[in-house]
Amino acid sequence: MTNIRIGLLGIGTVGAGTFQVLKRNQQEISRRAGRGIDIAVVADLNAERARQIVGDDVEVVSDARSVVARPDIDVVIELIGGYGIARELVLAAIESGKHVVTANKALLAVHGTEIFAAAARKGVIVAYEAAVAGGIPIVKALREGLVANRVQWVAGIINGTTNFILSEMRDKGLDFQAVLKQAQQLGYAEADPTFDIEGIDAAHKITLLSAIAFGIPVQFDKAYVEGITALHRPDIRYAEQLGYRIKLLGVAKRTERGVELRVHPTLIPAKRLIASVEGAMNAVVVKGDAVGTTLYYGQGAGAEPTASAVIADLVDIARLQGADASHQVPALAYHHDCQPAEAPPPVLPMEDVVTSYYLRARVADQAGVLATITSLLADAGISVDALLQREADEVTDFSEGQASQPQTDLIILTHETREGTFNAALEKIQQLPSVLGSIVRIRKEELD
Ligand SMILES: NC(=O)c1ccc[n+]([C@@H]2O[C@H](COP(=O)([O-])OP(=O)(O)OC[C@H]3O[C@@H](n4cnc5c(N)ncnc54)[C@H](O)[C@@H]3O)[C@@H](O)[C@H]2O)c1
Ligand SMILES: N[C@@H](CCO)C(=O)O
Ligand code: NA
Repeated sequence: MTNIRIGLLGIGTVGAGTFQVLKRNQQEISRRAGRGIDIAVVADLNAERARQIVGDDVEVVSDARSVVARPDIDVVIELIGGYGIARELVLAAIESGKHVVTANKALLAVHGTEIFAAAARKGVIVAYEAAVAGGIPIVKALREGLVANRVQWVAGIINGTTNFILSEMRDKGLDFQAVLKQAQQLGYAEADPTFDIEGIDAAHKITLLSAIAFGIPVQFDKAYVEGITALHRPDIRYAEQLGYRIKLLGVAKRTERGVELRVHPTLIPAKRLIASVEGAMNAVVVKGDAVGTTLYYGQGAGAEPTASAVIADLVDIARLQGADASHQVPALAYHHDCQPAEAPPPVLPMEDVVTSYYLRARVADQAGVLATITSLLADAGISVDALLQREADEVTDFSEGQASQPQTDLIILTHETREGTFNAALEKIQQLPSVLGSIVRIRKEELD
């Protein structure tokens, strides 16, 4: 069989990793693919740096547009990132009948409907294993290994940068900005790191997983997104004292009313395996009705772990190239021409999400405060699961005068309730004169 010819667009962190792993493991990869895989041309705005990485045997150009239309290229690997030129290049490659491999979750979470429809029309593959949880083969697991299941929920630590920040802050007491800088130097962070710390990157990934798991369209605009920038150290400590770890979690859950799609800091029981996932590592838990709970763990970011997924997609394509498109695994796991009997379930607004909560209120240390707060919760039908009272040790955002009175931290874990109901109760508690400063609220998932 002839070698498959690749156009590699963007040779930064992931592109360089892909080039190096392909070179290092060339023979083995070719034997598995059943044919040779040649990087025929590399396009990067920084052609000089690209040349240093690939040497003299590979053609280097600076104009990526010149690659996507070339008839001698079979597959385009898009590793530039972003929504702009990346979208244009991917659509142009599809239009000229080329298969595409991309690690670009932002692009697919926002423009996936358009891109996957264009690929289906042309009978080409758009493969994106590297886009979700880097080297962990979670797309393959969900689309193929778990195909028999009605998936109940998917929950994951799917942003390496934020997990790295939370781990370093907790273990070494390091400052947020210093750890973020380290994550950027290690090549984990997005070009715009607010995508990481504000939860946007994790939301891109859980959006893709929700589409694969539940057969719903890719709907990033419906995802609830909350990052880690408002997390305080005392809450990380109190959570530990209650037997929980705080992680930035992406959650996609099937309910009778619709699909929950959300990213936020979350208390997870410390006894769950996923609670021990530290540093830039990722983990995804999938619960299926037949298989039960399954866990996937590995490096979710970085040059070679991500390259591992890019090359796995390449090999899939090399094995399938020339075959009838009906042999392809559908991009989002469900065949385009097999419509469901009912319309796909809606993504629920956040106030209709049902979960449990951690709340911390800094209160005046006086009789009756706890009883007032718990009775406001009880009035709303919210039952308390656990309580903790701790001497306040870090004065935060109180008005003058409040800081001088005796105060204490009240920490309450609730049982499950509707978010809208919880918000209304929280508003009433916040207005109590004995509550000093803003109440902290963090969602909690048992993941059982
Ligand atoms: N870094 C990771 O750990 C990781 C993991 C999974 C997915 N991703 C995704 O992979 C993609 C690439 O990420 P990265 O970390 O390698 O980024 P990077 O910034 O290191 O690399 C991007 C490369 O693209 C080049 N480039 C930019 N604009 C270009 C253009 N118009 N034409 C040609 N080249 C251009 C840049 O010069 C650079 O070399 C992104 O979509 C990212 O979200 C990254
Ligand atoms: N910025 C991403 C890269 C991997 O998708 C992360 O930190 O997880
Ligand atoms: Na992956």
